[in-house]
Amino acid sequence: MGGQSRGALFDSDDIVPVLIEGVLRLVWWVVRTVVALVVFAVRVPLLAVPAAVLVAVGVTYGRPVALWTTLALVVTLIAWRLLGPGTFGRWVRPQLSAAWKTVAYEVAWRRIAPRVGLVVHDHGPRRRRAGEVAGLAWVKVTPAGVERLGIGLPAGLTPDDVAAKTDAIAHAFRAREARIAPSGPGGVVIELHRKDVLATTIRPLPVQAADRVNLAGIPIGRHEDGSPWCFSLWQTHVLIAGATGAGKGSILWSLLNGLSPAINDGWVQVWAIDPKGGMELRPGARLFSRFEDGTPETMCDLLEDLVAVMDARAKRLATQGIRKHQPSPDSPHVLAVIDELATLTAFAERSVVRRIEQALGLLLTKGRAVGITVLAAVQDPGKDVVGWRDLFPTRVAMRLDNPIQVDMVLGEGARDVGATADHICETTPGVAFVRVEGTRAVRRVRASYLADDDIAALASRVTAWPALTAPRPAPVPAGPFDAPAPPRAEPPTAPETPAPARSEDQRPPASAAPQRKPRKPRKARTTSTPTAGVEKSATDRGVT
Ligand SMILES: Nc1ncnc2c1ncn2[C@@H]1O[C@H](COP(=O)(O)OP(=O)(O)OP(=O)(O)O)[C@@H](O)[C@H]1O
Repeated sequence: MGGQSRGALFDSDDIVPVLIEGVLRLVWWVVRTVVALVVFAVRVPLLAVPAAVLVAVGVTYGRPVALWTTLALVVTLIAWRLLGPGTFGRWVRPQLSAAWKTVAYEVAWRRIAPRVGLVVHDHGPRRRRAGEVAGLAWVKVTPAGVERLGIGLPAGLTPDDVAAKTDAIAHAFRAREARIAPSGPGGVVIELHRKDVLATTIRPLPVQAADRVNLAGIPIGRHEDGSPWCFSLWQTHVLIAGATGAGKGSILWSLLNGLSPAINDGWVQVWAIDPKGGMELRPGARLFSRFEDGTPETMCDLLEDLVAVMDARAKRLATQGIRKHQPSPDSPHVLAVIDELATLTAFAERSVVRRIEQALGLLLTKGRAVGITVLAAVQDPGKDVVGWRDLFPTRVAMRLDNPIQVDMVLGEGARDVGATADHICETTPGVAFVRVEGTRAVRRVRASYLADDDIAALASRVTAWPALTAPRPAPVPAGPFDAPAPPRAEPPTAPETPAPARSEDQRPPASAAPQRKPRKPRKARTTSTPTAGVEKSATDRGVT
Protein backbone atom coordinates (compact mmCIF):
# COMPACT_ATOMS: atom_id res chain seq x y z
CA MET A 1 0.00 0.00 0.00
CA GLY A 2 2.03 2.93 -1.14
CA GLY A 3 -0.15 6.04 -0.64
CA GLN A 4 1.62 9.14 -2.08
CA SER A 5 3.12 11.23 0.73
CA ARG A 6 2.79 15.03 0.41
CA GLY A 7 5.48 16.38 -1.96
CA ALA A 8 6.92 12.92 -2.87
CA LEU A 9 8.14 12.59 -6.48
CA PHE A 10 7.58 8.84 -6.93
CA ASP A 11 4.53 6.85 -5.86
CA SER A 12 6.52 3.81 -4.74
CA ASP A 13 8.16 2.20 -1.70
CA ASP A 14 11.00 0.69 -3.81
CA ILE A 15 14.49 1.63 -2.70
CA VAL A 16 15.73 2.82 -6.13
CA PRO A 17 13.10 5.53 -6.73
CA VAL A 18 13.49 6.67 -3.11
CA LEU A 19 17.28 6.95 -3.58
CA ILE A 20 16.85 8.87 -6.86
CA GLU A 21 14.45 11.24 -5.15
CA GLY A 22 16.93 11.74 -2.28
CA VAL A 23 19.76 12.56 -4.71
CA LEU A 24 17.56 14.96 -6.70
CA ARG A 25 16.50 16.75 -3.53
CA LEU A 26 20.13 17.05 -2.40
CA VAL A 27 21.18 18.50 -5.76
CA TRP A 28 18.25 20.93 -5.66
CA TRP A 29 19.21 22.01 -2.11
CA VAL A 30 22.88 22.53 -3.11
CA VAL A 31 21.86 24.59 -6.17
CA ARG A 32 19.51 26.76 -4.07
CA THR A 33 22.19 27.29 -1.40
CA VAL A 34 24.81 28.28 -3.98
CA VAL A 35 22.36 30.68 -5.67
CA ALA A 36 21.44 32.17 -2.26
CA LEU A 37 25.16 32.62 -1.41
CA VAL A 38 25.85 34.29 -4.76
CA VAL A 39 22.82 36.60 -4.31
CA PHE A 40 23.97 37.38 -0.76
CA ALA A 41 27.52 38.11 -1.99
CA VAL A 42 26.18 40.47 -4.66
CA ARG A 43 23.78 42.23 -2.29
CA VAL A 44 26.14 42.50 0.67
CA PRO A 45 29.67 42.56 -0.76
CA LEU A 46 31.02 44.24 2.34
CA LEU A 47 30.28 41.13 4.41
CA ALA A 48 30.69 38.53 1.69
CA VAL A 49 34.09 39.59 0.36
CA PRO A 50 35.89 39.74 3.76
CA ALA A 51 34.18 36.48 4.76
CA ALA A 52 35.41 34.80 1.56
CA VAL A 53 38.92 36.22 2.06
CA LEU A 54 39.02 34.97 5.67
CA VAL A 55 37.87 31.50 4.63
CA ALA A 56 40.56 31.46 1.91
CA VAL A 57 43.22 32.59 4.43
CA GLY A 58 42.07 29.91 6.88
CA VAL A 59 42.24 27.18 4.24
CA THR A 60 45.63 28.32 2.89
CA TYR A 61 47.50 29.37 6.03
CA GLY A 62 45.57 27.76 8.85
CA ARG A 63 43.04 28.89 11.43
CA PRO A 64 45.36 30.99 13.69
CA VAL A 65 46.31 33.25 10.76
CA ALA A 66 42.61 33.67 9.86
CA LEU A 67 41.80 34.61 13.48
CA TRP A 68 44.61 37.20 13.64
CA THR A 69 43.48 38.67 10.31
CA THR A 70 39.91 38.97 11.65
CA LEU A 71 41.20 40.69 14.77
CA ALA A 72 43.28 43.14 12.69
CA LEU A 73 40.20 43.96 10.58
CA VAL A 74 38.06 44.65 13.65
CA VAL A 75 40.77 46.86 15.24
CA THR A 76 41.11 48.81 11.97
CA LEU A 77 37.37 49.48 11.87
CA ILE A 78 37.28 50.59 15.52
CA ALA A 79 40.26 52.92 14.94
CA TRP A 80 38.55 54.38 11.83
CA ARG A 81 35.35 54.91 13.85
CA LEU A 82 37.29 56.77 16.55
CA LEU A 83 39.67 58.79 14.37
CA GLY A 84 37.39 59.64 11.44
CA PRO A 85 33.74 59.44 12.58
CA GLY A 86 32.65 61.57 9.58
CA THR A 87 34.04 59.32 6.86
CA PHE A 88 33.15 56.21 8.88
CA GLY A 89 29.53 57.43 9.15
CA ARG A 90 29.40 58.19 5.43
CA TRP A 91 31.12 55.14 3.95
CA VAL A 92 31.28 52.30 6.43
CA ARG A 93 28.33 52.49 8.82
CA PRO A 94 25.58 52.43 6.14
CA GLN A 95 27.28 49.44 4.48
CA LEU A 96 27.69 47.55 7.74
CA SER A 97 24.12 48.16 8.88
CA ALA A 98 22.78 47.35 5.40
CA ALA A 99 24.75 44.09 5.56
CA TRP A 100 23.27 42.79 8.75
CA LYS A 101 19.87 44.37 8.12
CA THR A 102 19.68 42.57 4.76
CA VAL A 103 19.81 39.30 6.65
CA ALA A 104 17.35 40.48 9.33
CA TYR A 105 14.85 41.91 6.82
CA GLU A 106 15.07 38.78 4.60
CA VAL A 107 13.79 36.75 7.52
CA ALA A 108 11.27 39.30 8.81
CA TRP A 109 9.84 40.23 5.39
CA ARG A 110 8.77 36.65 4.64
CA ARG A 111 6.72 36.68 7.83
CA ILE A 112 5.37 40.23 7.61
CA ALA A 113 4.52 40.62 3.90
CA PRO A 114 1.71 38.02 3.88
CA ARG A 115 0.36 39.33 7.18
CA VAL A 116 -0.02 42.91 5.92
CA GLY A 117 -1.65 41.55 2.76
CA LEU A 118 1.13 42.01 0.18
CA VAL A 119 0.24 38.76 -1.53
CA VAL A 120 -1.69 37.89 -4.69
CA HIS A 121 -3.71 34.76 -5.40
CA ASP A 122 -4.47 33.26 -8.80
CA HIS A 123 -8.13 33.36 -9.69
CA GLY A 124 -7.98 31.44 -12.98
CA PRO A 125 -8.60 27.70 -13.55
CA ARG A 126 -4.91 26.80 -12.85
CA ARG A 127 -4.95 28.15 -9.34
CA ARG A 128 -1.82 27.79 -7.22
CA ARG A 129 -2.43 26.80 -3.66
CA ALA A 130 -0.20 29.43 -2.05
CA GLY A 131 -0.36 33.09 -3.03
CA GLU A 132 2.62 34.95 -4.48
CA VAL A 133 4.21 37.33 -1.98
CA ALA A 134 5.85 40.67 -2.86
CA GLY A 135 9.58 39.92 -2.65
CA LEU A 136 12.33 41.82 -0.89
CA ALA A 137 14.92 42.65 -3.57
CA TRP A 138 17.47 44.72 -1.63
CA VAL A 139 18.10 46.67 1.55
CA LYS A 140 20.05 49.94 1.78
CA VAL A 141 20.72 52.29 4.66
CA THR A 142 21.37 55.99 3.95
CA PRO A 143 24.02 57.91 5.93
CA ALA A 144 21.12 59.62 7.77
CA GLY A 145 19.91 56.18 8.94
CA VAL A 146 16.85 55.80 6.68
CA GLU A 147 16.33 52.12 5.81
CA ARG A 148 15.24 51.60 2.21
CA LEU A 149 13.67 48.30 1.14
CA GLY A 150 13.45 47.55 -2.58
CA ILE A 151 10.34 45.45 -3.17
CA GLY A 152 9.60 43.45 -6.31
CA LEU A 153 5.90 43.41 -7.11
CA PRO A 154 4.29 40.25 -8.49
CA ALA A 155 1.70 40.74 -11.25
CA GLY A 156 -1.50 41.91 -9.57
CA LEU A 157 0.09 44.24 -7.00
CA THR A 158 0.72 47.95 -7.57
CA PRO A 159 2.69 50.60 -5.64
CA ASP A 160 -0.67 51.95 -4.45
CA ASP A 161 -1.41 48.59 -2.80
CA VAL A 162 1.87 48.87 -0.89
CA ALA A 163 1.17 52.55 -0.11
CA ALA A 164 -2.11 51.56 1.49
CA LYS A 165 -0.21 49.29 3.88
CA THR A 166 2.51 51.73 4.99
CA ASP A 167 1.07 52.16 8.49
CA ALA A 168 0.91 48.40 9.04
CA ILE A 169 4.46 47.96 7.67
CA ALA A 170 5.81 50.73 9.92
CA HIS A 171 4.26 49.12 12.99
CA ALA A 172 5.38 45.63 12.01
CA PHE A 173 9.01 46.78 11.71
CA ARG A 174 8.71 49.01 14.80
CA ALA A 175 9.58 52.08 12.71
CA ARG A 176 8.36 55.64 13.40
CA GLU A 177 7.10 56.09 9.84
CA ALA A 178 7.04 54.27 6.51
CA ARG A 179 6.85 56.02 3.15
CA ILE A 180 6.82 55.02 -0.48
CA ALA A 181 9.63 56.31 -2.69
CA PRO A 182 9.82 56.30 -6.51
CA SER A 183 11.07 53.19 -8.26
CA GLY A 184 11.00 51.64 -11.71
CA PRO A 185 8.07 49.65 -13.10
CA GLY A 186 7.37 46.39 -11.30
CA GLY A 187 8.85 47.58 -8.04
CA VAL A 188 8.47 49.98 -5.18
CA VAL A 189 10.75 51.32 -2.47
CA ILE A 190 9.65 51.46 1.14
CA GLU A 191 11.50 53.93 3.34
CA LEU A 192 11.51 53.16 7.06
CA HIS A 193 12.29 56.08 9.37
CA ARG A 194 13.27 55.15 12.89
CA LYS A 195 14.29 58.51 14.33
CA ASP A 196 13.34 62.08 13.40
CA VAL A 197 16.47 63.48 11.79
CA LEU A 198 14.65 66.80 11.28
CA ALA A 199 13.92 67.30 14.98
CA THR A 200 16.50 70.04 15.49
CA THR A 201 16.35 73.55 14.09
CA ILE A 202 18.39 74.10 10.94
CA ARG A 203 20.55 77.21 10.84
CA PRO A 204 20.29 79.38 7.71
CA LEU A 205 22.76 78.43 5.04
CA PRO A 206 25.60 80.94 4.70
CA VAL A 207 25.17 82.98 1.53
CA GLN A 208 27.89 85.19 0.07
CA ALA A 209 27.27 88.17 -2.17
CA ALA A 210 29.35 86.49 -4.88
CA ASP A 211 27.33 83.25 -4.82
CA ARG A 212 25.67 82.26 -8.07
CA VAL A 213 21.94 81.79 -7.62
CA ASN A 214 20.16 79.03 -9.48
CA LEU A 215 16.46 79.82 -9.69
CA ALA A 216 15.72 76.16 -10.30
CA GLY A 217 17.39 75.02 -7.06
CA ILE A 218 17.69 77.46 -4.16
CA PRO A 219 18.91 75.61 -1.05
CA ILE A 220 16.51 76.42 1.79
CA GLY A 221 16.75 73.50 4.21
CA ARG A 222 17.25 69.75 4.44
CA HIS A 223 15.61 66.54 3.33
CA GLU A 224 15.19 63.67 5.73
CA ASP A 225 18.10 61.84 4.10
CA GLY A 226 20.39 64.71 5.01
CA SER A 227 20.65 66.14 1.49
CA PRO A 228 19.88 69.84 0.89
CA TRP A 229 16.30 70.82 0.15
CA CYS A 230 16.55 72.89 -3.03
CA PHE A 231 13.51 74.89 -4.05
CA SER A 232 12.64 75.89 -7.61
CA LEU A 233 11.08 79.24 -8.47
CA TRP A 234 11.66 78.69 -12.17
CA GLN A 235 8.51 78.71 -14.31
CA THR A 236 6.22 77.93 -11.42
CA HIS A 237 3.94 79.39 -8.76
CA VAL A 238 4.18 78.25 -5.16
CA LEU A 239 1.48 77.61 -2.58
CA ILE A 240 2.58 77.05 1.03
CA ALA A 241 -0.19 75.75 3.27
CA GLY A 242 0.17 75.37 7.01
CA ALA A 243 -1.78 76.00 10.19
CA THR A 244 -0.87 78.99 12.28
CA GLY A 245 2.63 78.62 13.69
CA ALA A 246 3.56 75.89 11.16
CA GLY A 247 6.60 77.92 10.07
CA LYS A 248 5.49 79.24 6.68
CA GLY A 249 7.65 82.28 7.32
CA SER A 250 10.77 80.14 7.56
CA ILE A 251 10.35 78.90 3.98
CA LEU A 252 9.88 82.45 2.80
CA TRP A 253 12.88 83.88 4.64
CA SER A 254 15.08 80.94 3.66
CA LEU A 255 14.16 81.62 0.03
CA LEU A 256 14.93 85.32 0.36
CA ASN A 257 18.23 84.41 2.00
CA GLY A 258 19.11 82.14 -0.93
CA LEU A 259 17.97 84.74 -3.46
CA SER A 260 19.78 87.64 -1.81
CA PRO A 261 22.79 87.80 -4.18
CA ALA A 262 20.42 87.89 -7.17
CA ILE A 263 18.23 90.56 -5.53
CA ASN A 264 21.33 92.61 -4.89
CA ASP A 265 22.51 92.19 -8.47
CA GLY A 266 19.09 93.20 -9.73
CA TRP A 267 18.15 90.20 -11.84
CA VAL A 268 15.56 89.07 -9.28
CA GLN A 269 12.98 91.43 -7.82
CA VAL A 270 10.65 90.64 -4.94
CA TRP A 271 7.30 92.37 -4.74
CA ALA A 272 5.74 91.61 -1.39
CA ILE A 273 2.29 91.93 0.11
CA ASP A 274 1.76 91.42 3.82
CA PRO A 275 -1.98 91.67 4.46
CA LYS A 276 -1.40 91.01 8.16
CA GLY A 277 -0.15 94.56 8.61
CA GLY A 278 3.54 93.93 8.01
CA MET A 279 4.00 91.64 11.01
CA GLU A 280 5.91 89.06 9.00
CA LEU A 281 7.60 90.85 6.12
CA ARG A 282 8.26 94.44 7.19
CA PRO A 283 11.65 93.60 8.79
CA GLY A 284 12.88 92.68 5.31
CA ALA A 285 11.42 95.67 3.46
CA ARG A 286 14.83 96.60 2.01
CA LEU A 287 14.78 93.33 0.07
CA PHE A 288 11.59 94.21 -1.73
CA SER A 289 11.31 96.37 -4.82
CA ARG A 290 7.65 96.86 -3.91
CA PHE A 291 6.11 96.29 -0.51
CA GLU A 292 2.55 96.81 0.64
CA ASP A 293 1.09 96.13 4.05
CA GLY A 294 -1.50 98.88 4.19
CA THR A 295 -5.01 98.83 2.78
CA PRO A 296 -6.50 96.25 0.40
CA GLU A 297 -6.55 98.97 -2.29
CA THR A 298 -2.79 99.54 -2.18
CA MET A 299 -2.15 95.81 -2.26
CA CYS A 300 -4.51 95.52 -5.20
CA ASP A 301 -2.60 98.34 -6.94
CA LEU A 302 0.62 96.39 -6.52
CA LEU A 303 -0.90 93.32 -8.18
CA GLU A 304 -2.31 95.40 -11.04
CA ASP A 305 1.05 97.10 -11.56
CA LEU A 306 2.62 93.66 -11.83
CA VAL A 307 -0.02 92.62 -14.36
CA ALA A 308 0.94 95.69 -16.40
CA VAL A 309 4.62 94.69 -16.24
CA MET A 310 3.66 91.16 -17.24
CA ASP A 311 1.63 92.35 -20.23
CA ALA A 312 4.36 94.72 -21.41
CA ARG A 313 6.95 91.96 -21.08
CA ALA A 314 4.77 89.42 -22.89
CA LYS A 315 4.29 91.90 -25.74
CA ARG A 316 8.01 92.59 -25.99
CA LEU A 317 8.97 88.92 -25.93
CA ALA A 318 6.36 88.14 -28.57
CA THR A 319 7.67 90.96 -30.79
CA GLN A 320 11.20 89.61 -30.45
CA GLY A 321 10.06 86.03 -31.06
CA ILE A 322 11.33 84.83 -27.66
CA ARG A 323 9.22 82.10 -26.10
CA LYS A 324 10.87 81.90 -22.68
CA HIS A 325 11.93 84.78 -20.53
CA GLN A 326 15.56 84.81 -19.36
CA PRO A 327 16.13 87.01 -16.31
CA SER A 328 18.67 89.81 -16.34
CA PRO A 329 19.00 93.15 -14.53
CA ASP A 330 17.17 94.72 -17.47
CA SER A 331 14.33 92.25 -17.27
CA PRO A 332 14.43 90.64 -13.82
CA HIS A 333 12.57 87.60 -12.62
CA VAL A 334 9.81 88.89 -10.32
CA LEU A 335 8.78 86.94 -7.23
CA ALA A 336 5.41 88.18 -5.97
CA VAL A 337 5.02 87.16 -2.32
CA ILE A 338 1.61 87.15 -0.67
CA ASP A 339 1.78 86.25 2.99
CA GLU A 340 -1.71 84.99 3.79
CA LEU A 341 -3.81 84.91 0.67
CA ALA A 342 -7.11 84.75 2.55
CA THR A 343 -6.51 87.97 4.49
CA LEU A 344 -5.82 89.78 1.22
CA THR A 345 -9.48 89.72 0.28
CA ALA A 346 -11.09 89.17 3.68
CA PHE A 347 -11.65 92.80 4.59
CA ALA A 348 -11.76 94.45 1.14
CA GLU A 349 -14.73 96.07 -0.64
CA ARG A 350 -16.37 93.84 -3.21
CA SER A 351 -15.07 95.92 -6.09
CA VAL A 352 -11.52 95.62 -4.74
CA VAL A 353 -11.92 91.89 -4.20
CA ARG A 354 -12.92 91.58 -7.83
CA ARG A 355 -9.89 93.56 -8.97
CA ILE A 356 -7.59 91.47 -6.76
CA GLU A 357 -9.06 88.24 -8.06
CA GLN A 358 -8.74 89.37 -11.64
CA ALA A 359 -5.13 90.48 -11.23
CA LEU A 360 -4.18 87.31 -9.35
CA GLY A 361 -5.90 85.14 -11.92
CA LEU A 362 -3.96 86.84 -14.73
CA LEU A 363 -0.63 86.51 -12.91
CA LEU A 364 -1.23 82.84 -12.15
CA THR A 365 -2.27 81.95 -15.67
CA LYS A 366 0.13 84.08 -17.72
CA GLY A 367 3.01 84.96 -15.39
CA ARG A 368 5.17 81.82 -15.50
CA ALA A 369 6.36 82.08 -19.08
CA VAL A 370 7.40 85.72 -18.68
CA GLY A 371 9.43 85.29 -15.50
CA ILE A 372 6.86 86.07 -12.83
CA THR A 373 6.39 83.68 -9.91
CA VAL A 374 3.61 84.07 -7.37
CA LEU A 375 4.32 82.62 -3.94
CA ALA A 376 1.33 82.59 -1.61
CA ALA A 377 0.94 81.32 1.94
CA VAL A 378 -2.36 80.11 3.37
CA GLN A 379 -3.49 78.74 6.70
CA ASP A 380 -6.51 76.85 5.42
CA PRO A 381 -6.11 75.22 2.00
CA GLY A 382 -9.82 74.44 1.90
CA LYS A 383 -11.87 77.54 2.20
CA ASP A 384 -9.10 80.04 1.52
CA VAL A 385 -7.83 79.00 -1.86
CA VAL A 386 -10.20 76.45 -3.23
CA GLY A 387 -10.46 78.39 -6.50
CA TRP A 388 -6.74 79.01 -6.96
CA ARG A 389 -5.16 75.75 -5.83
CA ASP A 390 -4.71 74.13 -9.22
CA LEU A 391 -2.95 77.19 -10.63
CA PHE A 392 -0.01 76.62 -8.27
CA PRO A 393 2.21 73.88 -9.75
CA THR A 394 4.45 73.76 -6.65
CA ARG A 395 2.71 73.10 -3.36
CA VAL A 396 4.11 72.62 0.12
CA ALA A 397 2.14 71.02 2.95
CA MET A 398 3.31 72.12 6.38
CA ARG A 399 1.52 71.14 9.61
CA LEU A 400 -2.16 70.76 8.70
CA ASP A 401 -5.26 69.96 10.72
CA ASN A 402 -6.55 66.85 8.97
CA PRO A 403 -5.71 64.27 6.27
CA ILE A 404 -8.21 65.77 3.82
CA GLN A 405 -6.24 69.02 3.75
CA VAL A 406 -3.07 67.05 2.92
CA ASP A 407 -4.63 65.68 -0.27
CA MET A 408 -6.09 69.12 -1.03
CA VAL A 409 -2.59 70.61 -1.03
CA LEU A 410 -0.39 67.85 -2.46
CA GLY A 411 -2.98 66.11 -4.63
CA GLU A 412 -5.05 62.99 -4.24
CA GLY A 413 -3.27 60.02 -2.73
CA ALA A 414 -0.44 62.06 -1.19
CA ARG A 415 -1.53 61.14 2.33
CA ASP A 416 -1.57 57.45 1.36
CA VAL A 417 2.01 57.48 0.10
CA GLY A 418 3.18 58.91 3.40
CA ALA A 419 2.62 62.69 3.44
CA THR A 420 1.48 62.73 7.04
CA ALA A 421 1.39 66.52 7.32
CA ASP A 422 -1.50 66.21 9.76
CA HIS A 423 0.88 64.34 12.10
CA ILE A 424 3.62 66.99 12.06
CA CYS A 425 4.32 67.94 15.62
CA GLU A 426 3.78 71.50 16.85
CA THR A 427 7.26 71.40 18.31
CA THR A 428 8.86 71.10 14.86
CA PRO A 429 7.81 74.23 12.94
CA GLY A 430 9.34 74.45 9.48
CA VAL A 431 8.77 70.74 8.75
CA ALA A 432 6.82 70.09 5.56
CA PHE A 433 6.00 67.55 2.87
CA VAL A 434 6.66 68.15 -0.82
CA ARG A 435 6.11 66.10 -3.94
CA VAL A 436 9.11 64.58 -5.66
CA GLU A 437 9.12 66.24 -9.07
CA GLY A 438 7.51 64.17 -11.79
CA THR A 439 6.37 61.38 -9.45
CA ARG A 440 3.62 60.63 -6.95
CA ALA A 441 6.15 60.19 -4.16
CA VAL A 442 6.55 62.69 -1.33
CA ARG A 443 9.49 63.80 0.81
CA ARG A 444 9.66 65.21 4.30
CA VAL A 445 11.74 68.36 4.59
CA ARG A 446 12.55 71.13 7.02
CA ALA A 447 13.28 74.75 6.19
CA SER A 448 16.13 76.59 7.86
CA TYR A 449 15.12 79.15 10.44
CA LEU A 450 16.15 82.80 10.26
CA ALA A 451 15.76 84.41 13.65
CA ASP A 452 15.12 88.16 13.91
CA ASP A 453 18.87 88.89 14.01
CA ASP A 454 19.46 86.84 10.86
CA ILE A 455 16.67 88.73 9.06
CA ALA A 456 18.13 92.06 10.20
CA ALA A 457 21.58 91.01 8.96
CA LEU A 458 20.11 89.86 5.65
CA ALA A 459 18.23 93.11 5.18
CA SER A 460 21.29 95.18 6.03
CA ARG A 461 23.49 93.58 3.41
CA VAL A 462 21.01 93.56 0.50
CA THR A 463 19.07 96.32 -1.20
CA ALA A 464 16.47 95.78 -3.86
CA TRP A 465 16.54 97.58 -7.18
CA PRO A 466 13.70 99.98 -8.04
CA ALA A 467 10.51 98.31 -9.10
CA LEU A 468 9.74 97.87 -12.77
CA THR A 469 7.01 100.06 -14.15
CA ALA A 470 4.65 99.76 -17.09
CA PRO A 471 1.46 101.58 -18.08
CA ARG A 472 -1.52 100.17 -16.21
CA PRO A 473 -4.40 98.61 -18.13
CA ALA A 474 -7.76 100.34 -17.87
CA PRO A 475 -9.60 99.32 -14.67
CA VAL A 476 -12.48 96.88 -14.92
CA PRO A 477 -15.77 98.82 -14.70
CA ALA A 478 -17.60 98.29 -11.42
CA GLY A 479 -20.63 96.04 -11.52
CA PRO A 480 -24.11 97.35 -10.65
CA PHE A 481 -23.97 95.82 -7.17
CA ASP A 482 -20.44 96.87 -6.30
CA ALA A 483 -19.99 99.46 -3.64
CA PRO A 484 -18.22 102.56 -5.00
CA ALA A 485 -14.49 102.13 -4.55
CA PRO A 486 -13.00 104.42 -1.92
CA PRO A 487 -10.48 107.00 -3.13
CA ARG A 488 -7.06 105.45 -3.58
CA ALA A 489 -5.03 105.71 -0.42
CA GLU A 490 -1.74 107.52 -0.80
CA PRO A 491 1.28 105.63 0.45
CA PRO A 492 1.99 106.73 4.00
CA THR A 493 5.60 107.69 3.42
CA ALA A 494 5.99 108.31 -0.28
CA PRO A 495 9.61 108.74 -1.38
CA GLU A 496 10.57 112.29 -2.15
CA THR A 497 12.53 111.45 -5.28
CA PRO A 498 10.52 109.44 -7.80
CA ALA A 499 11.95 106.07 -8.71
CA PRO A 500 13.66 106.01 -12.08
CA ALA A 501 11.19 104.73 -14.64
CA ARG A 502 12.52 101.31 -15.69
CA SER A 503 9.66 100.63 -18.00
CA GLU A 504 9.75 97.10 -19.37
CA ASP A 505 8.92 98.08 -22.93
CA GLN A 506 11.53 100.85 -23.04
CA ARG A 507 14.42 98.75 -21.89
CA PRO A 508 16.87 96.90 -24.12
CA PRO A 509 16.34 93.18 -24.78
CA ALA A 510 17.17 90.79 -21.97
CA SER A 511 20.51 89.05 -21.96
CA ALA A 512 20.53 85.34 -22.60
CA ALA A 513 21.20 84.15 -19.07
CA PRO A 514 21.24 85.46 -15.53
CA GLN A 515 24.87 86.33 -15.22
CA ARG A 516 26.68 88.27 -12.53
CA LYS A 517 27.87 91.28 -14.41
CA PRO A 518 30.39 93.64 -12.86
CA ARG A 519 28.22 96.17 -11.08
CA LYS A 520 27.64 99.19 -13.26
CA PRO A 521 27.80 102.56 -11.55
CA ARG A 522 24.23 103.44 -10.78
CA LYS A 523 22.73 106.83 -10.23
CA ALA A 524 21.49 107.68 -6.79
CA ARG A 525 18.07 106.15 -6.65
CA THR A 526 15.19 105.52 -4.37
CA THR A 527 13.22 102.35 -4.06
CA SER A 528 9.60 102.46 -4.96
CA THR A 529 8.94 100.73 -1.67
CA PRO A 530 6.80 103.36 -0.08
CA THR A 531 6.47 101.69 3.27
CA ALA A 532 10.16 101.02 3.47
CA GLY A 533 10.33 104.76 3.78
CA VAL A 534 14.08 104.94 3.15
CA GLU A 535 15.81 106.53 0.26
CA LYS A 536 18.55 104.28 -0.94
CA SER A 537 21.37 105.39 -3.11
CA ALA A 538 23.72 102.97 -4.80
CA THR A 539 26.35 103.82 -2.22
CA ASP A 540 23.98 102.74 0.53
CA ARG A 541 24.16 99.19 -0.66
CA GLY A 542 25.96 97.02 1.82
CA VAL A 543 27.02 94.15 -0.41
CA THR A 544 30.12 94.45 -2.51
N1 LIG B 1 12.09 76.32 10.37
C1 LIG B 1 11.92 76.60 11.67
N2 LIG B 1 12.74 76.02 12.58
C2 LIG B 1 12.56 76.28 13.90
N3 LIG B 1 11.59 77.08 14.39
C3 LIG B 1 10.77 77.69 13.54
C4 LIG B 1 10.89 77.47 12.13
N4 LIG B 1 9.93 78.19 11.53
C5 LIG B 1 9.25 78.81 12.49
N5 LIG B 1 9.74 78.52 13.70
C6 LIG B 1 9.21 79.00 14.99
O1 LIG B 1 7.79 78.93 14.92
C7 LIG B 1 7.21 80.21 15.12
C8 LIG B 1 6.05 80.42 14.15
O2 LIG B 1 6.58 80.49 12.85
P1 LIG B 1 5.88 81.37 11.70
O3 LIG B 1 5.45 82.68 12.22
O4 LIG B 1 6.78 81.34 10.53
O5 LIG B 1 4.60 80.50 11.44
P2 LIG B 1 3.48 80.79 10.36
O6 LIG B 1 3.15 79.50 9.74
O7 LIG B 1 3.89 81.91 9.46
O8 LIG B 1 2.27 81.23 11.31
P3 LIG B 1 1.11 82.30 10.99
O9 LIG B 1 0.33 81.76 9.83
O10 LIG B 1 0.33 82.34 12.25
O11 LIG B 1 1.83 83.58 10.67
C9 LIG B 1 8.35 81.21 14.92
O12 LIG B 1 8.22 82.32 15.72
C10 LIG B 1 9.58 80.43 15.30
O13 LIG B 1 9.81 80.55 16.69
